[in-house]
Amino acid sequence: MSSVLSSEQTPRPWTADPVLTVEHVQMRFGGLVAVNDLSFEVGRGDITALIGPNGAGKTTVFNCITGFYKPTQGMLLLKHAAGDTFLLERMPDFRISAKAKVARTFQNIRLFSGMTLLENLLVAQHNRLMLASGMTILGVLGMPSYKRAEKESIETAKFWLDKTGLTARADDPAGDLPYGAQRRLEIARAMCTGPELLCLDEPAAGLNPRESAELNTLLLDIRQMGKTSILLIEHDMSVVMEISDHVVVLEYGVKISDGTPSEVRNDPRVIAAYLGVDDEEVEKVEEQLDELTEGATP
Ligand SMILES: Nc1ncnc2c1ncn2[C@@H]1O[C@H](COP(=O)(O)OP(=O)(O)OP(=O)(O)O)[C@@H](O)[C@H]1O
Repeated sequence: MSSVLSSEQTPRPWTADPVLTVEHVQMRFGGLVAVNDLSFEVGRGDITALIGPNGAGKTTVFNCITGFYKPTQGMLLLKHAAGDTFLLERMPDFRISAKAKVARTFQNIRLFSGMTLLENLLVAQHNRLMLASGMTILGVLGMPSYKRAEKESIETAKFWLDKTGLTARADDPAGDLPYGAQRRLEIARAMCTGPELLCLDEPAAGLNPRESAELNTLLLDIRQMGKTSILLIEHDMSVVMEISDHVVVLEYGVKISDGTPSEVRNDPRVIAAYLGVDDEEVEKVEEQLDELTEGATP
């Protein structure tokens, strides 16, 4: 399954224990069907990439998963490792992040640019702190559970600052960071909420090759920790092909391919979609691919 697994390891299919099951999801905006009858699984612990040409419906899928949109039809089932299940299409967005533990980042960076890096990571843990306070000012002032939660929040923030290589900048305003570091901080902020599923919308957009490589290392690190599954939208194929276990391809709101990176890379439908050729030409692309493959055979 995985491009990052060695050939001796037996890959576990993403259908074996999915963290997210998307079933027959449709999202309509008036007369426009942005996503149509979409079904796929996100394997637990995997990095799953959702790719496709501009306007294919990728962000709409993310918005349905995170509760920003309610799908017109279909089911989005999230299952925690501990067994709790959540029907995301029935939940308001704040419960999807707080209870179902789905975190996301956006195409455009949304940090608190005037706050320090540490403050950004502490604000992300506000829910945990408020719960520990019993939602009262007295709790904030005196309850031992609040003090404990506050200490844990700082430890978590320090852990993610370290993982993202940002410890030295902890007290600087987030807006002063270079672009690639801001992207990593956004991921650190999402990770501070302890997500079961992390949805990343074009995390490599605007990154230079070095920053892109740092991002790959960070995402593989998160994968290695084994607690958070990642679903990412990405146009940068070097990121997608290098780190994904599983790739789902959309075109005009419809799934056209679903498989390992190498399966998807060689799928004529995907090539056609990216090259912008018509459906009739898919066969031609397929033939050309066959010829190429035969030519390459020793
Ligand atoms: N709120 C909305 N109202 C009306 N149409 C919308 C809305 N959101 C998205 N769409 C339309 O749905 C289609 C899919 O858009 P979406 O942003 O999901 O695509 P995408 O694959 O994420 O594209 P990109 O790679 O350019 O970000 C587009 O035709 C878009 O114009």
